[in-house]
Amino acid sequence: MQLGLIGLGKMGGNMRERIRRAGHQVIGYDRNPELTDVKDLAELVEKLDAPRTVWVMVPAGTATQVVVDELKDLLSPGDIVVDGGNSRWTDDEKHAAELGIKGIGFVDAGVSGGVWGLENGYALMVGGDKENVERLKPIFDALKPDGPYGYVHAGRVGAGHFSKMVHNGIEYAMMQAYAEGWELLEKANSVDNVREIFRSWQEGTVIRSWLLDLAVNALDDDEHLDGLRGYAEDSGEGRWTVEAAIDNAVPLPAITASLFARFASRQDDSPQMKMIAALRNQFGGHAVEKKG
Ligand SMILES: O=C(O)[C@H](O)[C@@H](O)[C@H](O)[C@H](O)COP(=O)(O)O
Repeated sequence: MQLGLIGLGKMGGNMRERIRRAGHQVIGYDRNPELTDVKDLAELVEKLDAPRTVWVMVPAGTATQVVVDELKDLLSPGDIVVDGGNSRWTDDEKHAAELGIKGIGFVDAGVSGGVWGLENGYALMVGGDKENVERLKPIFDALKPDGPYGYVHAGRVGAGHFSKMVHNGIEYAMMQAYAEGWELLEKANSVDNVREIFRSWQEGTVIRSWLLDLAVNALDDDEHLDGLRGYAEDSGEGRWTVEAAIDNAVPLPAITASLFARFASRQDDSPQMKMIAALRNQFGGHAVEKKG
């Protein structure tokens, strides 16, 4: 099968390679001249045979919107656009409607696997009409892990990204739990070697997982993570998960706490803890630490 792929960064670049290895033809476009196969989107579309399939793998939000707008003008009825980025699921309905006016199909694909996906495969959570999804099956088969799992047609447009969003919410909470356990072990000074405790958990335990394996990798690189600052960004999926929880009145204490822990990581000195210190001092005369 033939595929146009837009965005050849850490994810898209490896996906191009994995799809090619499966014997498909991929024509890639990236703003970076060293990565791209064509000079612009017009040339990409021109090189593809109709009906075309174009997979968009650029950052969620404005960057994806710009590409969808351009594709709407360049593509023809019967073509399909796949959004494989980490888009907010509500954007999918909008993009499907915008492209649908011209008879262009839309499929959303939540893609998990990170930089390891080239070798391990990418887990795919897909949303869209059955016939559009069926047409893309050879590409999904090329990308997915080799085993029986790792691919699902989750439902209508938006269902793929909704599933991926919840996956990422779980990812936040799992990482937070490992991080908290690690900090407690390091601080309490009750075990000889924290890294070896983590390593021992990799087999046989209830909490073994790929994230745990990656935690051990990180500790092998830097046993006490001395070289890192305790600072974590977020790209939106955790926030949207919490928003969806509010919309559906579903309690998500663990995922919400793990999102808020990232916000706290960006503060050098917590304003709210200043207020708590001030109030304890006001009502109880408890000591405060002064600046300087
Ligand atoms: O499943 C995956 O492969 C990851 O979840 C991937 O999608 C990405 O690394 C996250 O989007 C990072 O998300 P944050 O920046 O919000 O941590």
